[in-house]
Amino acid sequence: MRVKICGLMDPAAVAAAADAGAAYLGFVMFPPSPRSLGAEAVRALALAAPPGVVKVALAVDPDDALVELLAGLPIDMVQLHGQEPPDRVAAIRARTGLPAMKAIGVREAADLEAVARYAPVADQLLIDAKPPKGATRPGGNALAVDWRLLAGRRWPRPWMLAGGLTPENVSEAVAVTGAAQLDVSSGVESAPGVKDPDRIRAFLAAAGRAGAPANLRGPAPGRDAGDDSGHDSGQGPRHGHGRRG
Ligand SMILES: O=C(O)c1ccccc1N[C@@H]1O[C@H](COP(=O)(O)O)[C@@H](O)[C@H]1O
Repeated sequence: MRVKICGLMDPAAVAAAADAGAAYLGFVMFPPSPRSLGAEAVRALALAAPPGVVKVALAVDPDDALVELLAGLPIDMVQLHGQEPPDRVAAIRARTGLPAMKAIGVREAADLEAVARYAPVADQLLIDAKPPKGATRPGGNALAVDWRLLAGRRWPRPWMLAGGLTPENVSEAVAVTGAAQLDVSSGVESAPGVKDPDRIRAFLAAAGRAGAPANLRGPAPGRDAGDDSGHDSGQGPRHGHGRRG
């Protein structure tokens, strides 16, 4: 099981996520979000992250100026969480030299038709809930996808389940969807933008148990389950700052 902790805003949260076994660390670059960071803050946090963890910058319909900034950051992947059409995803991927993870908002089965459109241009797909009406951001809304829509699907690219995941529901989410990669933001916070180290550890532990083969799973929660931390196709960090050669 590989987990991305997104919306990290300070070194303590980065350390908590990395120490608990996160495979990916996410930094939001979208000013309307309470989790948004500027390029220099992303640079500092990415450089503070331990080696071996994939550093992801999240942007929403980035303009060319932001794409230039992304290209100069010490990150390993870009997450595109807006309405970027496939040719724009391809252009951003080419300009930055970084793997691209394209978010696809899903409310109903027909929304999954986008998977076929983005698979040729994206290195990974991220399945998130569509935002509620009037939302100020397209993600990070603590809203879950109808997991049953994802059950039993074959995926043309590595994919990540996002949207409304928490330490409490992650086990069911994995059981229903079969996800091997998970992305969480709101569910490990005490307030928007404020990561809670205990919830980060609880999420990683629960995700690790959910992803383990049944005969290796620990005791069921509520019996004697501690909170021990469980612990790449564009998944692993590249040498240096993660550029494609
Ligand atoms: O986190 C944000 O503020 C955000 C802003 C704009 C686009 C995406 C954002 N977050 C991503 O949304 C999903 C789900 O988050 P949550 O766990 O439901 O809060 C996840 O991929 C975040 O990376």
